[in-house]
Amino acid sequence: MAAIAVAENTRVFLLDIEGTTTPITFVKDILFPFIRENLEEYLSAHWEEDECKQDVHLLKKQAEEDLRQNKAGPVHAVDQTVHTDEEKAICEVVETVLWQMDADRKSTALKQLQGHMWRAAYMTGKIKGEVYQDVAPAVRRWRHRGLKVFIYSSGSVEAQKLLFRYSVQGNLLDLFDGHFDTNIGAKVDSKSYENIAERIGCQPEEIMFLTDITREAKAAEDAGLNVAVVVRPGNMELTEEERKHYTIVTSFNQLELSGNI
Ligand SMILES: CSCCC(=O)C(=O)COP(=O)(O)O
Ligand SMILES: [Mg+2]
Repeated sequence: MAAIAVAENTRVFLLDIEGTTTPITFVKDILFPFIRENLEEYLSAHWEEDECKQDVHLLKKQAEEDLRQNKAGPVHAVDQTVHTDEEKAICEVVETVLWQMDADRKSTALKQLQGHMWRAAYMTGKIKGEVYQDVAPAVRRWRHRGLKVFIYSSGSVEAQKLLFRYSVQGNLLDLFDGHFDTNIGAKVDSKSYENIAERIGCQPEEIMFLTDITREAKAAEDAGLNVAVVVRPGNMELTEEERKHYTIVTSFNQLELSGNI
């Protein structure tokens, strides 16, 4: 495993979750199926609560925006078993959510609802967040050397915190100085990385961003951040060109801080 020198001016690590700190299989095989299996029951049980009303409101706004932008949306199949207006409304929300999930949309509306649904599952121990073994020791080393470490994921900040708070390795929340989600902007938009640098109070080139997705790496690079693409088992294959262009890491242990940091 070759060591990779981190730029001397680095003050901050910014970490993606899915495919970087956490196996993609945890998200695809545990978190997302949980939503699909419990969606209708969850909406029926929480429909009258303010939090659920806000989630539904955001999802409706997103669906209207998609319509304005001519994006395909769910085709409403008439479910013959539903009778009341509430049942019909729930049916429509279920369709919207499942359609967004099929397309792996990273909309703030979808991610907010998912975070709320996972809360009880984490708190009751039904789900435990998976984190690669090399992550916590490396982050502790970096922080010991005075660097700050932030998370930037499409998952809502609440969902991020649940994953690390209720992880298989115990409560890892204290590893991080803060969290960003799509409220700061989409991960494929370079402006989001400028916003993050501004919010943290550092220059873009003082941030090292680690992600498995090259579109995100490119957006961060365009904003002036240093980036490395993380290759973990099951991550998307990189092209020859991407392999040549990006610094590749398979473990956080490869990242070596210079003596000057
Ligand atoms: C951290 S919550 C679950 C993951 C999730 O919903 C997601 O979209 C992951 O996106 P990432 O930006 O971490 O690749
Ligand atoms: Mg990712």
